[in-house]
Amino acid sequence: MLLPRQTISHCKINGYDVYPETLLQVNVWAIGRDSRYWSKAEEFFPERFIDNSVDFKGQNFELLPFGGGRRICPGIQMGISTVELALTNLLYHFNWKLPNGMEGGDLNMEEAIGQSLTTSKKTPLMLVPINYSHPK
Ligand code: HEM
Repeated sequence: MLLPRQTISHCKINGYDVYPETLLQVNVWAIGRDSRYWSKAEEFFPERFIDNSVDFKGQNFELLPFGGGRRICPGIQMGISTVELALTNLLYHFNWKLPNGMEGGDLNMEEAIGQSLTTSKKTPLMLVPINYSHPK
């Protein structure tokens, strides 16, 4: 969910009358899994973003990880930098493999059900790091 919004005037959404000062919850989780906008909507399929012009900075409403409009996340740059820095360090210093002969297709990508600010995996991801020494 995004931060709640309150309407300032009367509007119609999908045929429903929404009156002024109504509190609205925008379910971005559901928008991000809407098969009208996403193929294989329920699948973990990050390749969908290759050569895709859909941006995540609030201009394309089918993908709103940081929200949008006046209440868009003010920490967006810090959030992106933090995630990219951690991920690039992990990929730069290690090769990674799955434990016990597992293949990528064996991973359970289901989400845990429950009230939480963030979505977490039902089955935690376990990986084996292999030290990678860059040639001097
Ligand atoms: C990957 C990291 C992050 C994600 C995915 C994220 C996501 C979000 C989302 C979805 C919202 C609601 C926006 C809306 O309703 O339109 C939000 C709001 C907010 N975020 Fe973030 N955020 C992240 C990192 C950060 C960081 C690093 C900070 C601060 C250092 C931050 C501070 C805030 C604040 C203060 C709000 C409330 C803004 C308001 O009340 O108008 N966020 N964030």
